[in-house]
Amino acid sequence: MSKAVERPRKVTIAKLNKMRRQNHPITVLTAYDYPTGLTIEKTHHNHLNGIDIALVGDSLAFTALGYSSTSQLTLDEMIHHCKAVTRAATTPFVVADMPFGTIGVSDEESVRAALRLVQEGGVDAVKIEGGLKQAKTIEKVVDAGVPVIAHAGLQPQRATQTSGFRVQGKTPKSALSIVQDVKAVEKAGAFAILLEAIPPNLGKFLTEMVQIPTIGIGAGNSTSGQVLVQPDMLGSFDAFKPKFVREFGNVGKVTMEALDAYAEAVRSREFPSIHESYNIEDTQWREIEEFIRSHEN
Ligand SMILES: Nc1nc(=O)c2c([nH]1)NC[C@@H]1CN(c3ccc(C(=O)N[C@@H](CCC(=O)O)C(=O)O)cc3)CN21
Ligand SMILES: CC(C)C(=O)C(=O)O
Ligand SMILES: [Mg+2]
Repeated sequence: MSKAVERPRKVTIAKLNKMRRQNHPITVLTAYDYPTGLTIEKTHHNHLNGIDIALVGDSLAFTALGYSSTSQLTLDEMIHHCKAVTRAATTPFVVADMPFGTIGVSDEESVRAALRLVQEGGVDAVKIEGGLKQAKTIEKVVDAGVPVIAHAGLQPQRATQTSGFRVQGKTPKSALSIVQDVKAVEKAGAFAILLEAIPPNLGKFLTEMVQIPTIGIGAGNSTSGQVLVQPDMLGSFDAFKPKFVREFGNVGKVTMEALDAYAEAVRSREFPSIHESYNIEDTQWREIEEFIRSHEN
């Protein structure tokens, strides 16, 4: 008897909470389009434990669109990318960054933007950079039915205000303000918290302080999970390199070698070979050529 092929089960918030409770690290990578969504989807088909969350990060401003800042990315552009990712990534939990400008004008605008990301973009949840000051907005978005991951520590959308991408929580005052941010967003109903660029001790302290999963990037190895930017860990983005990036492969090098080899093969007429061509017998070609010539003019 043949057994139906089992499709991997869609990742849920309940599963993520269970992973935190059982101390099984949660895996997160960014995805920006159909192919990068598909690589994450395929991790579920190739083995039992795939990448749990696909994050459509506003880092796509750099990695997919070539902007010089995430502040340039619009909500419409973000939705366009979410649509592509969610066509491919049907098993992981998919989260979209709320782009710069969708938080801070009014809660009504934030809720509308979050709903568009869900209804048009097809994502499961949104991520909001902020803490104490954004807690009320987070609460409104959650009340509207959209799950929220809060993002504390280094907040890249504030890079201009903070004069660059700076490690956070290195002084008692800075660490305390992150503690207060994390407490506020948990109380506001965030289902998880992303912690970026803080000392590992503080990452551990915050993880033990809350009841919800923490996802770290440059926050040490005690958080409930880890996230990296997919092109960073693939070695295919090299405009800048934060300390927390590990290259698990060098796709950038492999890609450039392939492009150079293609150009060389074309120039030397070694490509395409006979095996890459739609061949016919010489006799058949003579017949065709004779026919064409007799019908010319
Ligand atoms: N490709 C990419 N990877 C990312 O991780 C990323 C993005 N883009 N875009 C949005 C934000 C920006 N991020 C960044 C960017 C740079 C640093 C960085 O260079 N940090 C310094 C710390 C400097 C200090 O000591 O304060 C470092 O050396 O790591 C950190 C986070 C994280 N995010
Ligand atoms: C770096 C991660 C956490 C992010 O927010 C992004 O990719 O935009
Ligand atoms: Mg982001």
